[in-house]
Amino acid sequence: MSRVPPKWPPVEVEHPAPHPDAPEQGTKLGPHYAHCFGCGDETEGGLHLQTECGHDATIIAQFHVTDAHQGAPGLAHGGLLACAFDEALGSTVGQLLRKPAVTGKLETDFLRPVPVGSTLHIAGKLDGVAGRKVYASADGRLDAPDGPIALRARALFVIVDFSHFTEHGTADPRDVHPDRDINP
Ligand SMILES: CCCCCCCCCCCCCC(=O)SCCNC(=O)CCNC(=O)[C@H](O)C(C)(C)COP(=O)(O)OP(=O)(O)OC[C@H]1O[C@@H](n2cnc3c(N)ncnc32)[C@H](O)[C@@H]1OP(=O)(O)O
Repeated sequence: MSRVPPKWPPVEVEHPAPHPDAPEQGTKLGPHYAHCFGCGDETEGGLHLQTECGHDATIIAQFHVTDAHQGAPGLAHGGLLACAFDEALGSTVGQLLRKPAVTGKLETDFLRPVPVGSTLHIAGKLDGVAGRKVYASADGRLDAPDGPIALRARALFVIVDFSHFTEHGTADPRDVHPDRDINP
């Protein structure tokens, strides 16, 4: 089976500079929402991703794989690994562009099994913007920032109005103001 991915990004893109208010390298980023399954600190059994701003406009996320994340005995569930990448890539887009966006498409290549007890080091970057479409990708390395690559992911995020979260979800419309026009 060929593992050569199709052209990425699939369309002509611009390469935007990070937003002036994007966090500086080394900044630890807390959860964007306490009940988020990916990063929230009030979700028992959630992924509890820890993110920080890396060098060269990257967002670095760490996912500690526990017994709660198993698919096969002793191995991480693939869907949860994809979820970790969704979260890390969403954070990459949101933190660097400071615009509300949702996942339109997520592709994940699983290259190595990820054992319980390991830590996945995910490095996300922006690959370009075309109108409301934002392309981002990430590598996930086992147990060290320079460890072997276990997963790769590519995603399309679509920039939305904040009303996406108030009309379709339960976000509080009072959260909408010029400094908070980002994902709830
Ligand atoms: C401090 C800062 C903190 C921030 C931290 C934040 C962290 C957040 C972390 C959270 C992480 C977790 C994140 C989550 O879990 S987000 C939750 C999971 N995602 C969703 O629920 C999204 C559901 N989908 C929708 O709501 C709509 O379909 C959207 C909004 C995506 C688009 O509907 P809309 O009617 O608005 O727009 P459109 O249909 O004209 O599309 C627009 C353009 O996009 C292109 N397109 C769309 N889909 C696809 C596709 N599949 N493949 C290829 N292309 C696609 C489309 O062709 C068009 O292109 P063009 O015609 O313009 O060329």
